[in-house]
Amino acid sequence: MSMSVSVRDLTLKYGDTEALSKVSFDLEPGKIYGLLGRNGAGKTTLMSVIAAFRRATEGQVLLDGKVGWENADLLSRVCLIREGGDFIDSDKLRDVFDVAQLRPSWDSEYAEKLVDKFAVDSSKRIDALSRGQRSIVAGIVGLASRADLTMFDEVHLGMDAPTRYDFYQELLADYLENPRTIVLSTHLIDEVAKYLEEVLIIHRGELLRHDTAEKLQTMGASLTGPARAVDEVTDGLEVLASQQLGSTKQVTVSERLDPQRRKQAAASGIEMGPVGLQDLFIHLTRNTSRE
Ligand SMILES: Nc1ncnc2c1ncn2[C@@H]1O[C@H](COP(=O)(O)OP(=O)(O)OP(=O)(O)O)[C@@H](O)[C@H]1O
Repeated sequence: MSMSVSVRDLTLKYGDTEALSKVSFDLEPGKIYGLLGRNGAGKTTLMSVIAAFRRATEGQVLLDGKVGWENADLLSRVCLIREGGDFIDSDKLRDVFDVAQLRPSWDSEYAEKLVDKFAVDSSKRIDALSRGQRSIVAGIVGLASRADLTMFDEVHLGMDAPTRYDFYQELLADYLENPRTIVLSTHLIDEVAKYLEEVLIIHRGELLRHDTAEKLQTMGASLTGPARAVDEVTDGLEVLASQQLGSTKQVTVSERLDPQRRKQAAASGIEMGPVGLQDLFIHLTRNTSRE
């Protein structure tokens, strides 16, 4: 099973800080979503409100059409894994699993399989694990919870590159066998882009974009060539970034070129290329960090 999420005009204030401002979107059940945003954009806050760790200041979150706040049955189907896993330092793996198995969908057999696969030392206390090992335990709890809505908030932190690769492969394989709604928040955009079906970009507490990963990956264009010709071809388009070296100009625009502009660009000796999700994200959110 999986779960739908409807976020409506969600505002969350920490005192005077408005971390989320009237955010609205819908997540369909059974998809993998990427939640992107710069430091302080509001990602953790958003997931915390969806999981009812925090109460919205205004607006609402509906899980399968119902208010999640104080609805224990509904919330038992939601799993938010935050950085470091929110574990008790003195606990060992068994204690962590004892708590995790309170969730009805918990799969102990699968959890044990993952412990073997990721070679977790179950004899150690949580505070004796390295940062990466702790993240692996958090990842295992998230996967084996098999919650209808599973959200990973930068679960990769501290994991080395091969472990991250194995983790995302495992996530994908298990998701295909046990479809559920998954939200991945990460700064390693290029690394996870191929696993995402849809992407939400949060910027300064507001929803900047929500689109399919495919559309975002292919929506922009990068043009490099003689400055005048580049200016002519990109006239009227939204320019995300521009730099010039001598008479050569490189411009990034936010949409794909139509066939006529492509033809004109090719005839003018302009090189064209895709922008890619990470570069698009950088351009869309550049120079406007929250702090
Ligand atoms: N407990 C808190 N008290 C006060 N302000 C907070 C608190 N938690 C977060 N904030 C503020 O809310 C805003 C959003 O923070 P949040 O942690 O949601 O961002 P984020 O997108 O997860 O950032 P990062 O990528 O750096 O983890 C920031 O301005 C942050 O300083």
